[in-house]
Amino acid sequence: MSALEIRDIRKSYGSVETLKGIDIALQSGEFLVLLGSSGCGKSTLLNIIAGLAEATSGDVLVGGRSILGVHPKNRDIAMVFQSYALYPNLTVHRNIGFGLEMRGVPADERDRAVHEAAKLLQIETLLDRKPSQLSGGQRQRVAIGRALVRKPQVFLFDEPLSNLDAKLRLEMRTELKRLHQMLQTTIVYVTHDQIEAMTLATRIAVMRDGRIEQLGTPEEIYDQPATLYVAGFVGAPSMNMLQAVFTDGKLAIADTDVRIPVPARYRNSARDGARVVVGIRPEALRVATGAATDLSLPVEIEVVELTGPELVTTARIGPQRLTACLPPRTRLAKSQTCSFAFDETALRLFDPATGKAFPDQSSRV
Ligand SMILES: Nc1ncnc2c1ncn2[C@@H]1O[C@H](COP(=O)(O)OP(=O)(O)OP(=O)(O)O)[C@@H](O)[C@H]1O
Repeated sequence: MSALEIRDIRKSYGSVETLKGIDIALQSGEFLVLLGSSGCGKSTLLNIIAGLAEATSGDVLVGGRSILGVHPKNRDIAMVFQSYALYPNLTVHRNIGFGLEMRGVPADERDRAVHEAAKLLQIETLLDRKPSQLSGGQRQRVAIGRALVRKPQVFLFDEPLSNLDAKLRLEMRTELKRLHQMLQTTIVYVTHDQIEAMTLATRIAVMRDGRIEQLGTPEEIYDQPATLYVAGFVGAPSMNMLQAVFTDGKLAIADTDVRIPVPARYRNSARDGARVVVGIRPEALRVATGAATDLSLPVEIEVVELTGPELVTTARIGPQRLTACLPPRTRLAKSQTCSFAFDETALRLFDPATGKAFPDQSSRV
């Protein structure tokens, strides 16, 4: 039985359909990240699970039981908001224990639960302070503590790190991962930050315009993007996408004389004359040393940027651009010509007409 099941959830505001049929089933202990750009419906879906918004149709089940008719307080779900939503005039101790206090949990039991959560979150020394005497990261820990003490079946997080500065965000990300590994709770987490999604999730649902574009493990989403949208959204710098045409069993890169072989696993998709988008991740490119081969692309270097761990290099192939993430000591200068080599397995082919990845036949061979 799924810990959380979302069945064909739809939501309309007036005549506008914001969620267009969402289906997800989560096993206990999964960390699902809802990833997508602003306005795609992530928060709406989270709010429906929490009971803060009503679905137009569909169902949500926790532990096999429908919860849509259940009051938010009784759903056995705890939500952590971006804004923390702490009570300013209560101490950290009372903020964390507030939900238990409201449910009439005796003071000594409450106290034990609060200390246990505070210890996990390393905020035991802050229990007598008020929220105004805390940093952003500490406030976020209190908000998480308040959710933890309720020991819910499902945790919901709505962009919990977006108010923190970059360094703290990284720290809290690691902290959340540690907590999840330790407690093995079921989590649904909303973000538009793809690094957060890649590092935290056991599965990612990439959302677009009220639909799930792809649902998969971080590795699947990164290595086998189902659509051009997912390929472009996940990864920074994003996947290179070269316009090309299937020509005599080759990929003819548009507006150049360059032809590269169609990888064997895509041969069944190659219809002579059809347009194709060739996807290749920047880190899959390297500067070719010997003579050019049919697994390399002749380029002219345009911009070279040293980020520290890598040299991010933008180059031109005909009128199109390619980005390569190269080792930092690579010697390259503007206007230099060279070849970027790659392995055949690094190529991903997409149909520009549908935006979908061509089927990869390697698994059927
Ligand atoms: N109460 C409402 N009335 C009308 N439209 C709404 C309401 N709430 C949300 N919407 C619309 O529904 C769409 C999805 O909103 P939602 O907040 O779920 O997106 P999101 O993916 O969480 O975006 P963000 O990352 O900006 O929070 C948006 O177009 C939004 O304008």
